[in-house]
Amino acid sequence: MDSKIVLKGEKAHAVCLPLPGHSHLMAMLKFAKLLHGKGFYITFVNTESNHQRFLKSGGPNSLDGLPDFQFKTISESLPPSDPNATQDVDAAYESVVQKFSAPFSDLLLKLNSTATSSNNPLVTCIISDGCMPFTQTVAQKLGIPIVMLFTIAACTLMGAMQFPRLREKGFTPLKDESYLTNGFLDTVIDWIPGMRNIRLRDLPNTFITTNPNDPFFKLTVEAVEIAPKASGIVIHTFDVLEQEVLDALSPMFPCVYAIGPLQLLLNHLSKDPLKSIGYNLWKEDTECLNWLNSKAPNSVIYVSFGSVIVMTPQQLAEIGWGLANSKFTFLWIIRPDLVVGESAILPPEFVEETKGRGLIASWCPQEEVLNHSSIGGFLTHCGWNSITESVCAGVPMICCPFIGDQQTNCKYACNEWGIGMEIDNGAKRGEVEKIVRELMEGNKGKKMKKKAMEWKKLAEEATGPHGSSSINLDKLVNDVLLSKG
Ligand SMILES: O=c1ccn([C@@H]2O[C@H](COP(=O)(O)OP(=O)(O)O[C@H]3O[C@H](CO)[C@@H](O)[C@H](O)[C@H]3O)[C@@H](O)[C@H]2O)c(=O)[nH]1
Repeated sequence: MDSKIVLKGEKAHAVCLPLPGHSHLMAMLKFAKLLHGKGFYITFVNTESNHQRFLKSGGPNSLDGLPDFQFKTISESLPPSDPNATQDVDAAYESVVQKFSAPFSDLLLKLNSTATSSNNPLVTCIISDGCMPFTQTVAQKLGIPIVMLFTIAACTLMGAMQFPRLREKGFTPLKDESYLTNGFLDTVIDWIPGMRNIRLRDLPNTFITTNPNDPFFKLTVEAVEIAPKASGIVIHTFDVLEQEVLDALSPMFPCVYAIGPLQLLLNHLSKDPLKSIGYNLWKEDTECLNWLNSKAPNSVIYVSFGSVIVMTPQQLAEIGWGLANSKFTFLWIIRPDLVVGESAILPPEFVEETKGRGLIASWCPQEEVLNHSSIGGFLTHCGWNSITESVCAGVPMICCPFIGDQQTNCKYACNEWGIGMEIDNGAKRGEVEKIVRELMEGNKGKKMKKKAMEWKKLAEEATGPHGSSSINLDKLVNDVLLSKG
């Protein structure tokens, strides 16, 4: 799989532009490393503040790169934000979509005009996050191929592709707030290709708004309307996981490639000269791995809500007491900014009750944690990367979705893949306790573990030398990124 595609003459040069959110950035970095493994020269474009976060977490030389892998930055012109906290992702996203077109275009022109003096090849293709439609105009101007990388599930992309139709059919904007609770969202939608038994509430929830000018709804519509004009679409998934939706998406785009799980593909690179370039904007607490070493196999539940979710103190307390009362051992990631408006402090009684069997950390090497033999289950907010990483590790989940695509991911994890059990994010401690017990020692938990191990094997097959994702990556490189037409 790491056999380099022979590039005639000069190296091909891919410029990669991720969305500034942590998980989008990490997925793009993994994808860039894969292309580098295929022999591409890479320019990876970060926002200035995320570049600084990377340097802070990895050290001043951590982004020095290699002669053929460089980092460039564009300032997002936002007020300075706390480098230890999640950036206001919505503000960063809006800023990038609205203001990056000109500086991004300038950067590409500069890369080309200084190609000889800086020793970088001319730019030959762009890899853009799928949520940044302006990059297509830039690619068109330069006359080079552009690939939109969607760091979300195919089911989410298919759901978002329906937004214009949802508007046409009057499903959005909602008439008023009562539509959030009056059963409207339970309406079953039977006309989405490749998606069965879907209720409105299972779709990516950006359309659930009463505002006819909702900026994120508009941005999503713009992104899905322009996506088919790209030279290719990459979705971070794998064929057998989402075959039906992928088959239905295929006629909507010129070329769709399911390429993932990215980490498993990277594991096949015989050497990774970019290993030192990590994937975290924040420092990881690796002590938790030593702690896990002392725990019995499958005995610990891992709890994390990703990089952007915020919750109320009540939600935090109910989850905490549910975990405590389940009597199971847990590792819980509580970011300093997880709780709205306050620091996430749990009371001394909680600390006393969970002494020796509860560890709280602010950020950890999640993929290593999920692959640790002591982890028996994952209580997750259903971010797509967390779901994918859990699939790779064969870990069954409690799915507690909050925003965006998380409800869609939850629906698929629970109903299609058989590896998740859903709980409402407003659940009380008794329900949390019950579902944790069911996951860790109940029959349903055991069945889900079996299924999770089956999906893990299929993910490994997809990323093996002859697997679908490896083949799709080679096709993308040959048919799109190196194509002259
Ligand atoms: O202590 C931790 C906690 C998390 N992670 C990593 O952080 C990422 C979290 O990503 P994800 O699970 O996708 O959640 P979010 O950060 O919330 O991602 C946002 O972006 C995703 C798409 O990329 C969407 O699917 C989510 O709904 C959206 O909230 C994963 O790679 C984790 O491995 C760590 O490394 N250490």
